[in-house]
Amino acid sequence: MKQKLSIIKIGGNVIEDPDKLSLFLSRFSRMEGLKILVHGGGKLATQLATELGIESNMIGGRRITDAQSLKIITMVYAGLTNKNIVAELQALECNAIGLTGADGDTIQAHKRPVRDIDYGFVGDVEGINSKTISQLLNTGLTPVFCAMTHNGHGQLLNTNADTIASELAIGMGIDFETTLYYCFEKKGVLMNVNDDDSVIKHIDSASYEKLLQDNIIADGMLPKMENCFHALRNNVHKVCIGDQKMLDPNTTLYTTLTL
Ligand SMILES: Nc1ncnc2c1ncn2[C@@H]1O[C@H](COP(=O)(O)OP(=O)(O)O)[C@@H](O)[C@H]1O
Ligand SMILES: CC(=O)N[C@@H](CCC(=O)OP(=O)(O)O)C(=O)O
Repeated sequence: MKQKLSIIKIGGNVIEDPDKLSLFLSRFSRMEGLKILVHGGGKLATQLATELGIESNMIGGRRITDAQSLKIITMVYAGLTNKNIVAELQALECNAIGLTGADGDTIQAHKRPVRDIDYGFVGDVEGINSKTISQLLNTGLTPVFCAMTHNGHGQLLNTNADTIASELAIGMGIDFETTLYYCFEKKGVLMNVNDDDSVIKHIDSASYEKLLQDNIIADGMLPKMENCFHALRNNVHKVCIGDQKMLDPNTTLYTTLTL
């Protein structure tokens, strides 16, 4: 039987708020078993870019990443955000190691080809180095990935954190039974985005189509759900969306997805 591995992606609104982040990290550190954390930090990058007089341009939830933006996101994602998270986890006695996809060649990607839009230095994931990541896990380390990959030719690439999480869950799924958790500020996928208590407890492919038709799913939830179903179609054992309480063993109010 395969060993269990949890991959948890933490959303931007949790990272932004130091109290929420601390609460999340203490929950994460208490989680039993092997685990990997993935974080973005898009909001903080946009904020810093504005302060530096650099405009941020997003299309379909993806950042158009020119050379200037790449410098900022490298400093924010791989630097400030990643290292603060790792330091807080160390204080919680979780032996975390912060990584971009370039570290240990853990996540290879290629620059997204230019079709209608040139996204700049944005990477589409090609492969996960499951052997190296397994070695880290087996030595008792907890990998903390930021939203950056590399192309193997010296170029760092900005890669959406939801996508990194689903690709990690898929890639690690060869050797482990992987569960993917998308942890954000709401209790789950909501029937009414303004009503926090309207959590849809279970979504399958058929009900997903209906939710799309009825415009219940919008904005950042659209690519998140695409990542969920992509993961389920590629042998990820379980996918859940909810707030940080979802990581507590006794919580049942969150969204579970199946094919
Ligand atoms: N049906 C829905 N249920 C929950 N959130 C939704 C829904 N439709 C749209 N959203 C929006 O999607 C956002 C989550 O996407 P995003 O901001 O990309 O997540 P993250 O915080 O993980 O980066 C929510 O903050 C919410 O505004
Ligand atoms: C290519 C691309 O758009 N990358 C994202 C990576 C950060 C991210 O995914 O952050 P959240 O999860 O907090 O949204 C960006 O730069 O905004």
